[in-house]
Amino acid sequence: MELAIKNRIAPTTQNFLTPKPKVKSLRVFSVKCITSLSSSDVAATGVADRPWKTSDARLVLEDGSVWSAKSFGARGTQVGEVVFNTSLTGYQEILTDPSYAGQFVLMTNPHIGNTGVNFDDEESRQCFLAGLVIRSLSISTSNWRCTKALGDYLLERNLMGIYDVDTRAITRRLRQDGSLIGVLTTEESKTDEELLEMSRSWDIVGIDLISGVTCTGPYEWVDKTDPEWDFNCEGRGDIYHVIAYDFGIKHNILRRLSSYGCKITVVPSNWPASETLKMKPDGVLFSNGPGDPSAVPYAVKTVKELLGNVPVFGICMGHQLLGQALGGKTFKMKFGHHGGNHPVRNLVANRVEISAQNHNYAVDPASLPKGVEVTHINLNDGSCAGLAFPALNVMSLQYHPEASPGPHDSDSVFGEFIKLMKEVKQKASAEISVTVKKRW
Ligand SMILES: NC(=O)CC[C@H](N)C(=O)O
Repeated sequence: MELAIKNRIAPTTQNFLTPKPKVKSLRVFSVKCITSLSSSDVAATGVADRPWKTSDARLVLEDGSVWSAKSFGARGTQVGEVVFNTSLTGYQEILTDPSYAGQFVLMTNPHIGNTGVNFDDEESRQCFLAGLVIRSLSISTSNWRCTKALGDYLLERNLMGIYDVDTRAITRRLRQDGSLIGVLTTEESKTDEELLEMSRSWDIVGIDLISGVTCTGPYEWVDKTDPEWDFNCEGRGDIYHVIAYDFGIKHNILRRLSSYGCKITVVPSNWPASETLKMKPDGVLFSNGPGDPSAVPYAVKTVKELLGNVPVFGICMGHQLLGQALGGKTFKMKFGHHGGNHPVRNLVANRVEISAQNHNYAVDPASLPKGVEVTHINLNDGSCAGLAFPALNVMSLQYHPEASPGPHDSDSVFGEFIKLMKEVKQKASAEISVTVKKRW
């Protein structure tokens, strides 16, 4: 099965903090594997035929390194940006997070696949990422929720995966040199040089990836967090209508809002602000989403048009769009933040929260106008992790309070959004009653 090479565009280094090294020669890294008992390449699942499967895939990075690997899932050739994720668990939620569109996710946890996949952990309708890179694929699956092996799941979704790769070495390279574009292939006919050329003539910067993952039309969302697993249940009661812009929204954002008492209408990324205002929502959520936030001016325009008219909450891509709408700039980080163990200082509550993160871009706080407050700081690198502009009822986080996967330390921010909507609503009805009294 051949996978199409997506978005072949001229390379650009826009937004890179450090120039990417361009190494002319190819270097081949192969992992020692037990030699083949049968040279025929059997099932692509990578489970049934282990440990006798031999290397049948290559990952070629744009820095000229070639990594020999074993494939599981779909076969073919795929290009993407390689990012490493430090989460210990939750690979299914990571695979279904639409913010990974166009990227290969390399898991630093060496053992993946042991819990299989299940019905509950889907974070969107599809897998949008380019592929999965892991060190070791579990030879068995064991979990009470498991319905399928990881390899079968990838195959079903036409998604490439490789294992028996030195993920530590690649991670060190990404940390040192910054994110790298790579090409993954199972096709023997393609030479290393061809794949290198392919990786160097593709880039993820400047491309609107949101339009490929957003929903096609508005819909109502009703699912809540399973009551057996729910937490932070205090003080819920009033119903607030929230319009959620789907820039690649994760289901758990919707579940958490719903559990906190919101009636939710999800709208596509190009939904006009005027239509949103006609629906008279109590609040608007701008979701997470893939790619370069400066490549979607239409979304920034929508955010701008809504500012000041309704309380708004931005998560990740939503935070970056808000940053731009407020007059700030976003930039590409060296290798981003991807994982469930990022310490964040919440400057409002004066506490440290361990958070789930997945982003390659960030808002430059120095570019923001007066009145915009930095409310959260990533303690690993001091980057901006949250904003507020009280004058316009704006709040945002650069990371994922809904977790899935990840810690729940920041879940209470959904309660803060409810509080903001409540305050604005009460103020508005107090103003109306004053006006009515005056008229009488
Ligand atoms: N999770 C997200 O919303 C990611 C935001 C943006 N695409 C980035 O990589 O920075």
